[in-house]
Amino acid sequence: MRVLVTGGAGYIGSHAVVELLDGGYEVIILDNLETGHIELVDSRAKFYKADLREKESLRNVFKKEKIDVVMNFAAYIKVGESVTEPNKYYENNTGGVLNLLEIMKEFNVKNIVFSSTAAVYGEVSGDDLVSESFDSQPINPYGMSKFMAEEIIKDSASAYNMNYVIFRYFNVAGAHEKYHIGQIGEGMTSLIPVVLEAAKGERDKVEVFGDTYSTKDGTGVRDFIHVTDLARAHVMAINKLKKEESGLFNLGNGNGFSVFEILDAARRVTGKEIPAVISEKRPGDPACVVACSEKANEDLGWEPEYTNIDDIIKTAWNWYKNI
Ligand SMILES: NC(=O)c1ccc[n+]([C@@H]2O[C@H](COP(=O)([O-])OP(=O)(O)OC[C@H]3O[C@@H](n4cnc5c(N)ncnc54)[C@H](O)[C@@H]3O)[C@@H](O)[C@H]2O)c1
Ligand SMILES: O=c1ccn([C@@H]2O[C@H](COP(=O)(O)OP(=O)(O)O[C@H]3O[C@H](CO)[C@@H](O)[C@H](O)[C@H]3O)[C@@H](O)[C@H]2O)c(=O)[nH]1
Repeated sequence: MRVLVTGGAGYIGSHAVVELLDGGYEVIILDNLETGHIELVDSRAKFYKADLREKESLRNVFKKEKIDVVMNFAAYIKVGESVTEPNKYYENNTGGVLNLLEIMKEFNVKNIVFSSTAAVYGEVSGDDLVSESFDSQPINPYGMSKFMAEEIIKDSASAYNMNYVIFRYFNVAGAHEKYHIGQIGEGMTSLIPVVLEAAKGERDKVEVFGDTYSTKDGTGVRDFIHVTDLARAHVMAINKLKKEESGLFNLGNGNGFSVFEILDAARRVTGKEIPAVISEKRPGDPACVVACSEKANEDLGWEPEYTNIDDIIKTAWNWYKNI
């Protein structure tokens, strides 16, 4: 089978590409390289520099390649930027998906796997594990742009007889242990990259955004899922699509780690001191977001292999200390 991976030169897309290739799939990558990196592209895959927002450039790829499944990773991903530049997010993350679906319809391509996010849930109150049946009330344009894309995909699927698998990722972390791929990017603001930058000495301290949440130690709690575990789920999704079935699934570990726990784990893994200071809460940050991923387990047979936070951080450290 031939899989078109949009955003395959990015962090998560490049990990999905190598799992697909190792699984015997033919892979065609479409990426505009805006935040992606050509050095993350596996040489076994075919590469097209093209943009989701330009229908003609999409059409060109679909004309040249016979495609069975589309995996759409291409998007903008910065929550803060989405608040100050919302239209940029709606144009790319929602409009881009609409273009893709239009072209898929034109070329009779029936299967799509879509990268969504826990950000669609918005503020999660209480300590319950978040399941797919929770209300989706995004609190920023990034989450809303993804939620709208999900709805468009579902409508297209029922109107045009297509199949979809939508994955809502929780906090993605780590890097591949076999291939030299990982997260690259200036101004990374996610907790684990920030902590490892401090371990490397590239920043003098980590700011802990609030220690008065009603969590185990007062700091924010999140569910960290290894990027390779996510990538494997995408390969499993193809089996569901082959049966002409659709579904929406959370992908997380089901264990919550606080900011202090991540700092401690990173100190253990790196052997570095990693100075930290308490600062103001970051606006819009919920206290605790942890996934219930039972549905993906029962329906797809998926379960994470990286369940130990030290192991996850170790793979990230091996990557960051060498780039
Ligand atoms: N990183 C996370 O923690 C996280 C969490 C939840 C969901 N996601 C989702 O996972 C997907 C991949 O995220 P990532 O972390 O790998 O980001 P990334 O920025 O590393 O990858 C995105 C890729 O898409 C490409 N791209 C963006 N817009 C494009 C366009 N219009 N046309 C063609 N290519 C385009 C970029 O060049 C890049 O290679 C995104 O859809 C994101 O919303 C990420
Ligand atoms: O320098 C930092 C960075 C983060 N945090 C805290 O660490 C936790 C995790 O923050 P972060 O790594 O920024 O992740 P989230 O804000 O949970 O969002 C991530 O996870 C979402 C899915 O759950 C994705 O949609 C987002 O794109 C991605 O940034 C939160 O409690 C933050 O307040 C700090 O204390 N200091």
